[in-house]
Amino acid sequence: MRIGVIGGGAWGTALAQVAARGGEVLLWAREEEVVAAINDRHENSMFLPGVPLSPAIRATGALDDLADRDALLVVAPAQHVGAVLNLLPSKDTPLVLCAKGIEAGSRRLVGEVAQAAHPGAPIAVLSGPTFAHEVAVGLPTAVTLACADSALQVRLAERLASPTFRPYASSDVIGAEIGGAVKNVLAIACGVVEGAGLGQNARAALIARGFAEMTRFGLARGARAETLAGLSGLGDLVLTCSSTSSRNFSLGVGLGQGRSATDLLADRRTVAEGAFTAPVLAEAAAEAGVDMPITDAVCHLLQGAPASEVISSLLARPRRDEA
Ligand SMILES: NC(=O)c1ccc[n+]([C@@H]2O[C@H](COP(=O)([O-])OP(=O)(O)OC[C@H]3O[C@@H](n4cnc5c(N)ncnc54)[C@H](O)[C@@H]3O)[C@@H](O)[C@H]2O)c1
Ligand SMILES: O=P(O)(O)OC[C@H](O)CO
Repeated sequence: MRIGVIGGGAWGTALAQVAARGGEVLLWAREEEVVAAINDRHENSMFLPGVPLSPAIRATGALDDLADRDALLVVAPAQHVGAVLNLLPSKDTPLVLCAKGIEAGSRRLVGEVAQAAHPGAPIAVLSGPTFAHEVAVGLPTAVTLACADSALQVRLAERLASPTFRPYASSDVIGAEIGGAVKNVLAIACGVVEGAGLGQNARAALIARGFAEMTRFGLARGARAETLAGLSGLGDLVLTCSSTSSRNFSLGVGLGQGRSATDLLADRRTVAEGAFTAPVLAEAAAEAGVDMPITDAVCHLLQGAPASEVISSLLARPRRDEA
């Protein structure tokens, strides 16, 4: 299986490294400097500095070069997936979606965006607790690889698996997507807890109540509960709510310390998907009649409300049943 990767950020590069264990890989990057650095020095100094890359990875700046690929890992940020897929010449190549987010405006999951751009292409979702720098250096990692076509799921898993990269099979594409999109918003909230110095109890409470939010929203959108409780849901939620290696968590830390979202997001080269997903997730939840108070709180913080005020109103909500 000839693998192509769309997106030369940290995660696209790490996934190219994973795929290069099983054969040559072609990676499309938007930035000329990234293409040159990968081809000349086997390093992505812009987005994944300090990690020596496999010589089996070639980079290109031309999407047309991906025409001969048997499968494409789509790793552009969620807000740009539609635009990039619309520029791809081949429209029926299997797409493995690796971005985590919901498209602003349309409120579509990345899978729905991909299906609209390439109606004939089989779709899979790869998601889970996966910091790119750990995956790229070969630290043990497990992911959900979801696809409605079980034969394609097996082929993709065989091509990508290695002793340190372990895909688990699922047919719940929507569930795998929702876990990854929602956990980014909750990771911002957990960062706020850290930044405001609210303590470990509060963080554990936020993870548990955040998971309840993720589950309510996921079930309303047709996800399966066991997928949300798996690697792509709870697994990734725990990872990103525990470490400043998470861009979303770090953004939350800054908000909790009283800095403004505008300042924190200005001039950022890397993506904190939760900042884009939060408002559209809140809209989608309201439309579906799903209560998501932590998501709403993150939206208020991103709009500039003071952290102390937002935290107080979250804690002052009427008590309710846990279930
Ligand atoms: N970094 C990780 O550890 C990690 C792990 C799992 C999933 N993800 C997800 O992967 C996706 C990509 O994140 P990343 O960490 O690789 O990115 P990154 O933050 O390392 O780099 C930013 C990326 O955005 C791209 N970009 C910026 N503007 C663009 C535009 N207009 N059109 C197309 N692309 C544009 C850049 O070319 C670059 O590839 C996100 O959805 C993220 O949530 C990241
Ligand atoms: O750095 P973050 O917050 O985008 O998280 C990266 C991955 O999604 C972790 O699984």
